[in-house]
Amino acid sequence: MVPVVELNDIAHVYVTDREASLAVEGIHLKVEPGEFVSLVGPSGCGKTTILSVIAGLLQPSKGAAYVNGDPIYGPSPEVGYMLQQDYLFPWRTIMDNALIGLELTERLNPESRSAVQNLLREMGLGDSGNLYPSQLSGGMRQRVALVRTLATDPGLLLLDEPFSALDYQTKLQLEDLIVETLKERGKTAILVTHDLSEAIAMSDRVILLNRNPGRIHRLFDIPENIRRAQPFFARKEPGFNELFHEIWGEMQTIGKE
Ligand SMILES: Nc1ncnc2c1ncn2[C@@H]1O[C@H](COP(=O)(O)OP(=O)(O)OP(=O)(O)O)[C@@H](O)[C@H]1O
Repeated sequence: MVPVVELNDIAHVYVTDREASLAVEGIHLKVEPGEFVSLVGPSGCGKTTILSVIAGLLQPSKGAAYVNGDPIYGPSPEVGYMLQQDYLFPWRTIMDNALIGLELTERLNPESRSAVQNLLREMGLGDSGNLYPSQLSGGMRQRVALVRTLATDPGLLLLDEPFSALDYQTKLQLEDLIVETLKERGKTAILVTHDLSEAIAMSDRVILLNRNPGRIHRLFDIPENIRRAQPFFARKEPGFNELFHEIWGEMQTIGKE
């Protein structure tokens, strides 16, 4: 099976007027279809840099990067990107915000519009289509951002700290909703998060990066019982706390390096 993402020996140097700094180096990664993978590690270890390479927003200084077996040359409709901020347009209704990707890719038609209406309904936003973003809570807005991302039906979703601006309860609810929605549709996902418990609860695999420069420190396969549970209940599964402490312990050693 062709991996959805393949990174071969990726390195990236950011060059500014004053200096060149090596952000990541020697990154090898394969993400298989339907897999949910999280990237965790200390601030500055290169999580967003890696996502930007996969999103086609950043050309790496070294190495080869592929999505579905094709070299990445730029942003692709196969890849959806969801960020910490929802970036909804305040002057457009919820429905019109959700449709924007379809409009831009010239795929808006009665069928795709009706699919978006169904997605809004699934996300509990069926009655909100005519409202404006300012009339919605943060959690509702992030659900609209998820609908907007899914509307164009990308096979791969990149999730860059999508819950970090939300209150704890909303964040737990959205974790469950996102995992369920993506699994149902067979999507592949890469999540960047600072919340280790979230990473373990949502993922099939957690990738711990170290820094200066960012490299893959260790990969953790999440045990079956935790993977099968909804993220909220996964935290109560046998083995969850032990795994949390194991990864946490490794993170502390990285922090001291
Ligand atoms: N545009 C840029 N110009 C120069 N250096 C950059 C740029 N973007 C990132 N860096 C540097 O590259 C390294 C990796 O940054 P990156 O944002 O990918 O890390 P991160 O793990 O996502 O960080 P955080 O967890 O704080 O969001 C850091 O040292 C950062 O300062």
